[in-house]
Amino acid sequence: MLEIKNFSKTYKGSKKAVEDLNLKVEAGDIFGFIGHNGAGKSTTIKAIAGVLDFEEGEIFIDNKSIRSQPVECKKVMAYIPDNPDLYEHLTGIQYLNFIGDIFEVPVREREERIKKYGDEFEITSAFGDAISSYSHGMKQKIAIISALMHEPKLLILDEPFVGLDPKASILLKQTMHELCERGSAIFFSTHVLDVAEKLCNKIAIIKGGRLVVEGEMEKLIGDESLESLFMEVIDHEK
Ligand SMILES: Nc1ncnc2c1ncn2[C@@H]1O[C@H](COP(=O)(O)OP(=O)(O)OP(=O)(O)O)[C@@H](O)[C@H]1O
Repeated sequence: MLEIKNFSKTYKGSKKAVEDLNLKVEAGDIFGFIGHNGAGKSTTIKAIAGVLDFEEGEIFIDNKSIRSQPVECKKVMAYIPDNPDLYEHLTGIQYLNFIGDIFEVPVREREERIKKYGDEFEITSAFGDAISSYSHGMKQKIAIISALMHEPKLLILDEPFVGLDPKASILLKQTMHELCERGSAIFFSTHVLDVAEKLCNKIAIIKGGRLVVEGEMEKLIGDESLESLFMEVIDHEK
């Protein structure tokens, strides 16, 4: 569903932010992308989402290149940045319908999903209010619902649990599981190792722009915890 081949990114006037990164995310995977501050997670995620240009390597989504077929790729994926930038002057429901129009989601499906997720995330009662009046967490919930409107084959999330209240976090995890059970794939970055350990079947650890560990969670951690694996990797790589 997602294949990254020899991806590197250098920002103008800086050293390489990501170097020669390779990884694959299959349908049904919940793939956690872990690393310290400045490791290169957001850079990679933005390149996958098609919002950051890059010169080296290739990124394929559903076997299509994000560089040469960005529209085809964007039709089948959704991206939730760490700080969603929504159209603040719209109400929640106007925004969701706008996204539904862009992705050409049939009205019945759209209404069903808006009702289901709006009720689950307890934001239906605020749908009529302008997004500018929402709290950070409420904006995140609208961003999550908008990402689920077209049932993406690939969902990309950057630090999705930051700012969500405990109930919304639990719901998001359930929703991620449900989406994967229906055959989608999820790739997300996080600093919260406990969440990644419970939620992900696969992980990758990135350090200083280079992938240092990648694979199936069970095989990688064995009887240990993800936290101890992470500390081992970080210490070893010093
Ligand atoms: N727009 C930019 N211009 C120049 N350098 C950048 C830019 N964005 C990121 N970088 C640099 O690229 C490297 C990787 O940053 P990135 O934001 O991808 O890390 P991250 O793993 O997402 O970090 P965090 O966990 O803090 O969000 C860092 O050295 C950062 O300073």
